[in-house]
Amino acid sequence: MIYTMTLNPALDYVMHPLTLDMGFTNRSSSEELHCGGNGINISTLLNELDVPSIAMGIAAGFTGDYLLRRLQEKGIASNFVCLDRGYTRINIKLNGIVMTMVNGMGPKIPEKKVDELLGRMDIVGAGDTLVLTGSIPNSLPEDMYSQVMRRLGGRGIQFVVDAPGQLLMEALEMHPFLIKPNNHEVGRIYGVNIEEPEECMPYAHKLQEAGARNVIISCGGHGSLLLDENGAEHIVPTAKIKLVNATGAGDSMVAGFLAQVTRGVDYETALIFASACGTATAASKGIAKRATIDRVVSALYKKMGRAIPGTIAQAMENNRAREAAVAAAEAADQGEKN
Ligand SMILES: O=P(O)(O)OC[C@@]1(O)O[C@H](CO)[C@@H](O)[C@@H]1O
Repeated sequence: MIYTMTLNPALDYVMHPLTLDMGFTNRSSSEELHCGGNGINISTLLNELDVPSIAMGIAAGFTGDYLLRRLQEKGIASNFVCLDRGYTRINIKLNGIVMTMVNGMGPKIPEKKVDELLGRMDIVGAGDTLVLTGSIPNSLPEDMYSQVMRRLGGRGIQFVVDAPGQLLMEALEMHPFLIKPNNHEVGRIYGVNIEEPEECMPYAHKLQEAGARNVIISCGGHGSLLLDENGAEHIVPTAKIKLVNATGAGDSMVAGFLAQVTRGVDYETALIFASACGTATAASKGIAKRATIDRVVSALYKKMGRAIPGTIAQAMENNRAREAAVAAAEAADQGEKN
């Protein structure tokens, strides 16, 4: 089972402002509300790919209630500790000419609730994957991820860590199965300015030497790289799309990679699929739907001049057939109503 942990989930309120003039009232042309927080985004995409996961974390107040209800409605299993005070944050994403984000701080989390969550995490066991990702609310210790990993270490759990700076570096000594920083985060860690996957590869080696087993570094529109645990280097370009909203694109990459690796697919194919998932989310309102992912997978393989591998092509075919059956059933239903 894949478990995702979101200590500071959010409702992502995406606005499309027509202007962004500081000190004035600006108007938005449309708005959307999505369940967010990195782990929740990963569970959402896994669910879209029919890969079961359990989303764990801490929720609070009316926004937390809404978030948990939406997860349930989508069929995403969850196991959240609920706080008696405060509310799950609402993160503002201003999707104008330049994307601007204002992320909330999140509720204050009392120690007994942290202990309750740690206790619940004991369900994670041998053969499971635990994804630790996203910011840590101020009221939690900075080494929270390492604490969790030390507590659960030695049980045969695969850890995935997607966290910035010190949080990531501290986690490396526990030899996470996968880390996925982006080029900017890696640049900040090593004090360099790196854009292209080729420029990032030496730093992937450093991160692997420091303890990570598989290292993915995403480089936005420049593509992404994987230095796998066998020492093989893989670089994948990005399919061209019209950018809609990049929120959750990195999380979608993690989900896509895990979905394929869980099914026993080789690392290079998993990276290509991961890249397609990230790009598909960047081309979507919210986390990508399967049909968009499939379109991007086709475009990416075409760009790379390669044939889509059999297992992925078969899954795409099954999905097309399923969607056609749903559309036919809906049309028949509509016909009966008329
Ligand atoms: O404030 P954090 O925890 O660093 O980031 C939270 C967040 O920006 O990340 C997700 C996208 O990765 C969004 O769903 C969410 O709003």
